[in-house]
Amino acid sequence: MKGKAPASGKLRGIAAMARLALASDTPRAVGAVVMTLAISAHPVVVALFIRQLTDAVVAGHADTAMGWGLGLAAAVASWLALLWYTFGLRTVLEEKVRHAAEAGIAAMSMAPWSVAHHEDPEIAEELALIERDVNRLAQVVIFLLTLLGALGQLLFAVVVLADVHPVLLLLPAVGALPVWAARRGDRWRQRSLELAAADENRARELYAVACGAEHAQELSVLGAQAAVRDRHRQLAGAAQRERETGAHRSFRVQADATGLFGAAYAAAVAVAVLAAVAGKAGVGDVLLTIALAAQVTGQVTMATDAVTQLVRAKATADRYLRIAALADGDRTDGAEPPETGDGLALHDVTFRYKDAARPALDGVNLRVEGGQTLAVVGENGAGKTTLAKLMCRLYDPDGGAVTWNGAPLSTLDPEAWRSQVSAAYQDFVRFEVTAGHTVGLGDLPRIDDTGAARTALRKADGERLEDALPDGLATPLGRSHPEGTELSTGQWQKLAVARSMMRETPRLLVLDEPTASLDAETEYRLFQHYARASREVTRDGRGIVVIITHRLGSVRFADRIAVMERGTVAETGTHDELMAAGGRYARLYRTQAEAYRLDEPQHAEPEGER
Ligand SMILES: Nc1ncnc2c1ncn2[C@@H]1O[C@H](COP(=O)(O)OP(=O)(O)OP(=O)(O)O)[C@@H](O)[C@H]1O
Repeated sequence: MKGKAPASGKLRGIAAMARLALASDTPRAVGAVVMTLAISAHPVVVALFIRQLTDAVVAGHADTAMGWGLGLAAAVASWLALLWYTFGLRTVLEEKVRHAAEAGIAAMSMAPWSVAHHEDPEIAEELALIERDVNRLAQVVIFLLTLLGALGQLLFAVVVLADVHPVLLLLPAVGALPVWAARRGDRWRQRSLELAAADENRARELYAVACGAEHAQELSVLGAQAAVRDRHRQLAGAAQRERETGAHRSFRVQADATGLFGAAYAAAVAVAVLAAVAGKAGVGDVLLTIALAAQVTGQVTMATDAVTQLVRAKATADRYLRIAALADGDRTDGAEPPETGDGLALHDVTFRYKDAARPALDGVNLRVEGGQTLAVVGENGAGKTTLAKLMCRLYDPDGGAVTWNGAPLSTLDPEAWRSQVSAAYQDFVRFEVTAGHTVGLGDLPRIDDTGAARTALRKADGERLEDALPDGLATPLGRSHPEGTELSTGQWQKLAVARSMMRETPRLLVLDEPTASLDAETEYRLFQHYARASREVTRDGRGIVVIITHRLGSVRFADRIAVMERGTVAETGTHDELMAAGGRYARLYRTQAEAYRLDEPQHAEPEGER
């Protein structure tokens, strides 16, 4: 992800959620819309039945009245059933949208071809917020359906009322008054609470001082009780008056607005009665007006509540769209990695982490031919891991290029490139699945291949680990499983290394400080395995192995050694060349030799290994 995308259009986020609902379950989404509209017609249908029933009773048509009565009962019964069906439908739909949104967020989070977005505070915050508010995304669909239902009810009611008398069309406008007043009143009340908060807090503190036994002695010596009491009374009174003012204003505006709606309601009924008296409407119309007009303000409330909720959810929906746009922006259809060429090369590569004071890599030039093993050594913070991450294309360089057989990594199909890379990083992940799957994840198509996992474990010097697990490779690992077995850091690291050994012939195998948590004996054996693994990967003259380590004695077998210093490559060569040059490598090697006795046989290159 390259940076923050522009804010989306007004309703694009909401529309995207509606599309997500349609895509995640089209029949249910369409069904929910149809049923919501059917339910919204219900109050009008009931009112119409009541009108017909009343008119039939007034006209003395008992049979017709009976028919309308039965129709009314059927309408109510079907409405109740429909309500439950719709409720069930909405619940399932909401659940599906939540899953689709979660899957979308996870995919967006992983989609970019670099991991830089996780280190961009703005994008990381967007991702964190959207993960937290994912429920709100699913609720957008429910709010939309609620709004549709409320507007449908309102529309049906107004059309029928207008048929009684056109002036009744004004009723929704008056019905909106109590809704407006409730919101306005709420704002005033909130405002008064905020204004009163400072006085109230101070009054509370003084109350604690006045009542606290620990203060009593000092207050009486100072003779300050009366002053504290008066000040408390003053502040509490001021806060109380502020709250009262807000509450009064709030109640008054709501009472006025509700009174106005009451008057409008009475006027609407009077209009219907007058029309009936004038013979332009029936008694049924009067009852219909009484039933429908009273509901108008409730429908307006429902609609405005749904709009309020949608406005709140809009921020999350917009965020979802922004992240999706960023992930899409990074998607590239690249070429397949070339099979032959000059291997892996860095051309004047510069890279700086976001907001870092200095570049982690500064003009790095390096080339490793197919079939070679490169060891990268250097002090902490020299840029070794960063170099490895750029080789795997977890980041793109800010300047220069990383090429594979002549093609810049940025032009390759990222998935095709990643499928040819295996890596074990310092900051390895503890995948809490079964031990077999933890290893098998290194080559997804063979995740269930226990034989392959066992071979990979052997390459990582981990055969004994399998025996130590209660169910061998089938043992669930970690605390997230009720029956999970917890491992030591070193054991987890062995599994991570084994994971990197799952692919049999990766084009690039990166082993970054893979022994940090291992004991000395295991480390020694592991490096022997690395020597073997290196030969397997590089045997056909195409694969490349990059080993990053602080243990210089362990990588003497490497074809090339690069010594990094403050983001640059200070020296390169074979062990012998670098020792002969007597530079930084030679000094480091000698220092370590003294500390670790590197030249002793057990740390030398394994017999007959090369
Ligand atoms: N994610 C990051 N965000 C910002 N700066 C980083 C990040 N990772 C590394 N750096 C900085 O980049 C520089 C190079 O770090 P890098 O991890 O590549 O060094 P290293 O040689 O692998 O060190 P070590 O031997 O300690 O693992 C350091 O100054 C480090 O502080």
